[in-house]
Amino acid sequence: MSYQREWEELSAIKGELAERDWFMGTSGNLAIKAGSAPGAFLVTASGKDKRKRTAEDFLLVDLDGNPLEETKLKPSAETLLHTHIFKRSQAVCSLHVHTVANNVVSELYGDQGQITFKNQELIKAFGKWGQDDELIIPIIPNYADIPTLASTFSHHVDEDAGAVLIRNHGITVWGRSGFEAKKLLEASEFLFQYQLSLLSLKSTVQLQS
Ligand SMILES: CSCCC(=O)C(=O)COP(=O)(O)O
Ligand SMILES: [Zn+2]
Repeated sequence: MSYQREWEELSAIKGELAERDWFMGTSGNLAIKAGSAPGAFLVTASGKDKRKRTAEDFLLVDLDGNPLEETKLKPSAETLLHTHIFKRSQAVCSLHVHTVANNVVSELYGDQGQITFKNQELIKAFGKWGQDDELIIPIIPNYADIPTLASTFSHHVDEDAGAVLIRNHGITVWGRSGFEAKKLLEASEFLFQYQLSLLSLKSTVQLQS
């Protein structure tokens, strides 16, 4: 079973996200469908420092998250979220990172269960090109029980590309290619940083008036 191309593609994405320092404290996990092995995908090994590039960064698992090859590595503790994405959509790649911006936004808007962006150019990354289009990113509770977290998450996987915030935890995005998944992740993080900067500067202006 050859998945060298997918391995290299996911490794390149992982390296770019590592350059942004988006894998703090071993957080984050990435997955990509292994085209040559139908129903299988590569997922980051659990608990590793994702800023490092090694021969043990990923392992091949089936659509239930079970390793398909002899290994001492454990698949990501959050592999179930990736399995739901690949079972419920035509997505090829899914990315999960914890950033300060996505965590703060998820807490600020967590009670509303979503954050909505409008009149912000970067929502076009999600295909929202209309004058009045809105980007809505759901926010779900961070259940410690992974099957419960994954089941709650799966209710929001109804398109081949998308994003879901997990409150005080991180974001998971997915797309029809590694390129699209990374584009959506970068756009989401831009929008979160934009929103936090806007709120901060607005409160500063109010204090000064
Ligand atoms: C210290 S991060 C806690 C686990 C987590 O949320 C994560 O994203 C990384 O877990 P993994 O098993 O994929 O390393
Ligand atoms: Zn996580």
